[in-house]
Amino acid sequence: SDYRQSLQFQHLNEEKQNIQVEVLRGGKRFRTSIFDLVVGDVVPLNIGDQVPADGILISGHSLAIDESSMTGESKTVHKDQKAPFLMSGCKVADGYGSMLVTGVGINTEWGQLMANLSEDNGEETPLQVRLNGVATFIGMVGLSVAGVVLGVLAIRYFTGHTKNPDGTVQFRAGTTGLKQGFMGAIRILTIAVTIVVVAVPEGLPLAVTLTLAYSMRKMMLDKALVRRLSSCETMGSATTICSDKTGTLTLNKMTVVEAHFIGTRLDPCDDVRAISSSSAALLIEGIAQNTTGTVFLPEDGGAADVTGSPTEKAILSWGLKIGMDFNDVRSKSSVLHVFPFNSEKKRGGVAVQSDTGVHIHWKGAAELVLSSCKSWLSLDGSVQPMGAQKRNEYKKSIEDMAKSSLRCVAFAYCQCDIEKIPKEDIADWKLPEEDLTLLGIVGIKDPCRPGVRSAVQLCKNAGVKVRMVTGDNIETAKAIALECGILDANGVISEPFVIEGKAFREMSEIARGEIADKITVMGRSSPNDKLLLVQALKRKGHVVAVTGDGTNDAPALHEADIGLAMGMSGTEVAKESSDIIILDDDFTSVVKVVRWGRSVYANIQKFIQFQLTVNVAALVINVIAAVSSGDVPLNAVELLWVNLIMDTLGALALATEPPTDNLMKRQPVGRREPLVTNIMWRNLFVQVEFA
Ligand SMILES: Nc1ncnc2c1ncn2[C@@H]1O[C@H](COP(=O)(O)OP(=O)(O)OP(=O)(O)O)[C@@H](O)[C@H]1O
Ligand SMILES: [Ca+2]
Repeated sequence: SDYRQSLQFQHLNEEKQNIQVEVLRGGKRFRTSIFDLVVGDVVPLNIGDQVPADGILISGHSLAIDESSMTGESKTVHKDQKAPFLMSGCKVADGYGSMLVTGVGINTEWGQLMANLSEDNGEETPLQVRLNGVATFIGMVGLSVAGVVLGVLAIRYFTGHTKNPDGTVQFRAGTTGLKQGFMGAIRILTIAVTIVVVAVPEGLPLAVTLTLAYSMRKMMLDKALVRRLSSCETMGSATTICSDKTGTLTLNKMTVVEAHFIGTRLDPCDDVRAISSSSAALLIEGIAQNTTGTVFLPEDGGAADVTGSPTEKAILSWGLKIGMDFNDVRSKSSVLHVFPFNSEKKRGGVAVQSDTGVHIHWKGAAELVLSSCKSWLSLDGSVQPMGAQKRNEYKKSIEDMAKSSLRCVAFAYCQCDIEKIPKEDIADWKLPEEDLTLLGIVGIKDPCRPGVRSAVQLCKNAGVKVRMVTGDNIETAKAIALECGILDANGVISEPFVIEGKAFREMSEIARGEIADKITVMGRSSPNDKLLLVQALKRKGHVVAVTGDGTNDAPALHEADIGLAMGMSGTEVAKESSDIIILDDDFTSVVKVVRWGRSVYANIQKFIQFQLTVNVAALVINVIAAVSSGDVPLNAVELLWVNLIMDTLGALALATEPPTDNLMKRQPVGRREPLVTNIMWRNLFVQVEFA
């Protein structure tokens, strides 16, 4: 079974490394496994990706690579035309770009490194460590009991207190021959050994390994890939799950459904006839240039192929609907500098130069971009100052969209004097981000996953609290939380139950600890806020599970007791920081993992109880028999047989017991409950009496 297990591990490892990437090969764009990359492929790189092969950077902006896996140095390295070499296995920390593959497989730096290394999977889980403790303890007890029995028997034998069946005394000092005496001593020793054999629970480690391996395989069928074996059992004692919103609770399939532009609401959202052509051109320039996605038009006609993050895809598709010609727009102006979108600032910007001068385009979280706007573009194409009334109007429309669970993204721009642009060191140029002119706001719909509501309910029944921690607008978060049952419409939906990341961040550590328990929804959180919440919850004694997909979730995933990353939408960085990968990205699968975790824990407890009962009973019987009659009912070999059959078959039977629905009606075990509970000890002794 060890062999099969290691085969399984290998299989899982392959699965783990089998990353899908997008490639451009022979003028065609498609997705493929990183094992199928060949030299000459062009691969786009985005924040959070893993560099899939060795290669050279062809184009890119603000690209920073974390080469710690290769060089061991944790500083990120900037890549540009001067330093274009990329090494396989490193992570993209910031920016974006595309690379030309120059080496794959064993011919990469990483491949050579791996060829010299072999992975070690022989880690022991905390449960195994604890069990080893239990097993050693029982072994010691058995050994000392055996020692006592040995002593008692030996004294009785050598002092002539034992008799043969015919009534003659077995040992008489001086008369009994040396050989006979020796045989007698051997017999006594055998009895002692038998007792030790009975006492040691040989099946325990086997049972645990079996249970974990079996559950791991079964969890695979339930779309959960276990990266760290111990997380199976930890998940069983989870008391709270902090989930991100986008992609886990929602489908991550986004479409623009509302648009407010140039002071009016477009109805339908892609009808731009009312907008002057110069304003529309400005907007389209922003959409086409300020993006990490691409629009790919197949040569043989057909539908345009849009790539990028779901948000980018939604915006680009909408751009196409309002008449954007992606390649044409991009060829009309050149990009001077980029500030890539990140989850900390929640906006991304770009400086472009064209015949009409230099424009800085910004796009990001609506209310944040709005607050740095001083003016707005009106219907006739003139720039109007943003009065209090207009600002409130925009605020209101953001709020309305957010309340109907839409994600809001605002577009703004400003002109920039060409003299103000640094000629040298353009890479260090900080794009102007205040005094912007608002172009408009789009509302993006991302529907709730079907089945999430019942999965959340299942967690509630199981005593596991689900919290939502998202980078999105607080109103959007609230609306989605209500939709999937995380928030109760009749309950309290105000602070501190619903809180903004900023408010939480600014509290003292003690205050954070006090309200952490209450927080159900946290909106506009930065990656660090997620981390702070997990830390606060852990300090409160919670066993915290975190789900996430983005690079912004990585710190929290790492800090959590169990980190669950999303397999499809998740970035490599998130997966690397996780313990379990949810292959189908569905929250329902997360709940299944909880169920499996509990079943592992319960099965092991059952097995311990069974094993201890058998051992204690056998021990007591043997000791009594040995001391009273000088012999044991079963000899060592017979006992070993009984032990073997009971232990292995028992282990097998209990280890493979499937989870029951009852498991999800109990309260979680949490951190402090002992493995062998008092009830178990009670059961144990009552059962021993009957044996
Ligand atoms: N590509 C983008 N360009 C500009 N703004 C964006 C982009 N993607 C998201 N946003 C804005 O940033 C906000 C979300 O930021 P963030 O990446 O921190 O959250 P998320 O990971 O998408 O959400 P969650 O934490 O729920 O998974 C969105 O509300 C949106 O307004
Ligand atoms: Ca996310």
